[in-house]
Amino acid sequence: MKSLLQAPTTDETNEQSSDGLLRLSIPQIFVRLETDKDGLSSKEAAERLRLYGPNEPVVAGKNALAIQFLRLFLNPLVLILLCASVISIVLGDRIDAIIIIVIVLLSNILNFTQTFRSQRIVENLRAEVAPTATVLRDGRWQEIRRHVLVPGDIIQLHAGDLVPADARLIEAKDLHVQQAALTGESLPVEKQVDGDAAPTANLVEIPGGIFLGTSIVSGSGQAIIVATGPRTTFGDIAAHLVQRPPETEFERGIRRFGFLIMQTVFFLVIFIVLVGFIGKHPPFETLLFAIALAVGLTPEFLPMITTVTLGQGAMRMAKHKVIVKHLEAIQNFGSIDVLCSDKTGTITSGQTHLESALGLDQQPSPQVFLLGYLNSSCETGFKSPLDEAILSEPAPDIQAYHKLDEIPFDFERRCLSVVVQHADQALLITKGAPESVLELCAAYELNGEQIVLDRSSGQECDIAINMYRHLSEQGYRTLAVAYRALPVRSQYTLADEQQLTLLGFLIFADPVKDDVAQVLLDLKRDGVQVKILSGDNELVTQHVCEQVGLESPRIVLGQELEHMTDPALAHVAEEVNIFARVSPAQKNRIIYALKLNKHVVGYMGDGINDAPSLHTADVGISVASAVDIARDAASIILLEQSLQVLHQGILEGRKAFGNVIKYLLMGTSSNFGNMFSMAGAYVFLPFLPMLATQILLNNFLYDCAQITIPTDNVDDSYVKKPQHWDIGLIRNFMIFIGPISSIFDFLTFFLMLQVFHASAVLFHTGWFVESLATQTLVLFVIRTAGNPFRSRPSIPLLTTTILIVLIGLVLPFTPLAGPLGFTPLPPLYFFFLWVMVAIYLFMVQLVKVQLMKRLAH
Ligand SMILES: Nc1ncnc2c1ncn2[C@@H]1O[C@H](COP(=O)(O)OP(=O)(O)OP(=O)(O)O)[C@@H](O)[C@H]1O
Ligand SMILES: [Mg+2]
Repeated sequence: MKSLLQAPTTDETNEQSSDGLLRLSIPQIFVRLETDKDGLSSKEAAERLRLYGPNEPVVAGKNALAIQFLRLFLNPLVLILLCASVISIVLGDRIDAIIIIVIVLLSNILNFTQTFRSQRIVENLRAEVAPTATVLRDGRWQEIRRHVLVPGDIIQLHAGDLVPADARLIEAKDLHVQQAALTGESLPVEKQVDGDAAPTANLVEIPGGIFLGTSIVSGSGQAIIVATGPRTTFGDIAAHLVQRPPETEFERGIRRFGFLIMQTVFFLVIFIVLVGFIGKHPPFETLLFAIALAVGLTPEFLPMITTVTLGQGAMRMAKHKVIVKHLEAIQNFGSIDVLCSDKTGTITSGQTHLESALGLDQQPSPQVFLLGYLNSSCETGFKSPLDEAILSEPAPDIQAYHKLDEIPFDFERRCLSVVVQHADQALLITKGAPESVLELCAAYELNGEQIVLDRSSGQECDIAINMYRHLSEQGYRTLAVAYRALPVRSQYTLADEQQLTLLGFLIFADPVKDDVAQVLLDLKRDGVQVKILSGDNELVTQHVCEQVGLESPRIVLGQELEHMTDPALAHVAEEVNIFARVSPAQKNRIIYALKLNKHVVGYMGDGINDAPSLHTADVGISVASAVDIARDAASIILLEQSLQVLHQGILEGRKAFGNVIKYLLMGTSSNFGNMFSMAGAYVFLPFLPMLATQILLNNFLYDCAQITIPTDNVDDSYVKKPQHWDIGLIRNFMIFIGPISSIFDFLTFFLMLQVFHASAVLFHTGWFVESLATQTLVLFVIRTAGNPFRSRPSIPLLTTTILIVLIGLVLPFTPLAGPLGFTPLPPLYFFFLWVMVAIYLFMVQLVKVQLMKRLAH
């Protein structure tokens, strides 16, 4: 076997498998490992990265951008338009064709660049919070981005980490891996190093194989990467896992809305073609007119406006130190009406410190501290803030002890044990939640004496229970410390974790954050109810909640939830605001129950125990310092763990939501009305109400005026309550506001024919200017639920809207008028125009206020 000190080349060391993928086989990696304990050199790693590609499930093609752009032309309407232009050119009508092509091109370029910019922004933000891996390179452990990992890299793994690629263990300490997502097995599996497994063995078949898409629940280890990116065993599934969550209510709404419009467009086209056929209009002209109307009706900028609005929302949130991983999360963020959170680090500072270590005589006990310290320093699982608090104290002398084994922490047992050897004896040291540890104790130690508990007669250790209850009521977090002497062995199991002797308590203080009480009030005022789901005991939780003014009719414990049916829980979850001693699975159940009650639920947490709930909630919120699993499951990451930024973020979410809705309301009311009057006029007029090119231009200018909607201000009254997708509102706008615009279109229609005795060209021009002005200016009315004079639009929105109306007014007087089919308008026209625009806006305002009133009821 040859050494892999050189980067492998395709023809030398890799085999092309039947599926055409390049596989680096395990034996080669082994040789590599034996020859070099310093990890890869950066040079070699770079070389391999070039060879194997980045460690990403699906590699975006080189031409992805070009494809994204070209896809915009795949819209059937656009295709027909382009075909029609080609036909026009053949028929000798160059000017029309050129106009159409220019408009289609401009529109798509605008669409593409805007979308692209927003996507870039989000990608950059996401990169800021992307998970890293601890890798041995150039003989040094370093944190690097996961996508630059290559086969042959040696990585370190700890509890809470996501496995970044397929790897084989070379060192493992009580390493438990959760691989439910890949194998369906819900319990964590222990993984071991298997030096003696056949070197050619398939990774799946050996106990030392760990895979992309799984996560470390407890323990720690080192592994060598054997496959990255698309070559990983479960790459497909893993890619699926990291994909964005299922469709949100908002996305579904938008999709249905699009469908509704498509149907309308379809019938409209059929209608026009029929009328054209019966009225013996020239067929080609009729077709072009119908298609132009269809294009006018389609909100083709909707995806772009959504992306840009959300992108801008994401950027504003980033200024408040809130990072959005998926754009879609923003709408949900604004809709949250129940926010569940765990306690440590959100309500409390999370900077826990050890107040004291007490024996059962309530006096400071160096012995309790020593055992607590041994326990924390020997455990290799996830270091909780409690462990960190213990370890930050001056170390006691622990040289005489060395570690034999450990039984890692889990959130159901709520305790953890380590076994150390002292002289020729083994000592099992357990620390954990007092209720859990007390159940494992058969004796307690008081003033150096062991007192045996008679468990058979149900005797409880009252002295300890009273002590920890008293401490909890004062808001101290307590961990019980117990021990047991055992013979020296190489392995210990859960079965050894019994018959313990209780020694005392470790007392921690975790002060409440300063601003929490105020933020809770603000959240409540803005329609968000806060609930605390804590794994801590009820007394501490209650104390903390009292301090911040969070009220609850009662506190529900995890035990109680165990016997509760789902409907009962749905009821309880509604009224209770504080849950204590809940396990990760129970947290998850509560979130489900709230979702069933039609709440939009946010969940905020940072621990391994929070990951399932972060997934289940409509919006998972985590913090930059959280464990990988939690950060990965969350769609929103707070760079500061503060409820203040969270509140800001929710308001930003509502703003973004509000701006997208504005675009929709505009599309369904003014634009819809316009296109319909156009179709109606077609029935009565001997000529086309407007040329196809003019409709396209009108629509394009109208769209341009809307591009700045994402920058717009949103009324305070709108931001003050959670916003939900409301199809009723959109429908009502379509039914009641749309026709108002038609009234004024027909008024123009009448004026042009009766007052100005207009020719076709003058008619077109008059209608073009009127429809552009009404359709665009109505934005000032629709953008607010209240009085337009009291709600200030953003400067960019004001500028583009006025500019577009001006362009419309000036166009007929420019040299472009000829090619576009316009002619200068008589001065009297402008008098009528302004009167009509004013009355139109006034009427829309009246109807809108009525609609909003009805909605409020
Ligand atoms: N490192 C540890 N060693 C022993 N016991 C621990 C450790 N970490 C946590 N526990 C016990 O498990 C309980 C639940 O853990 P934890 O407090 O992290 O849950 P949580 O649901 O995240 O609660 P919180 O709302 O306080 O964040 C703790 O109250 C404590 O009793
Ligand atoms: Mg926690």
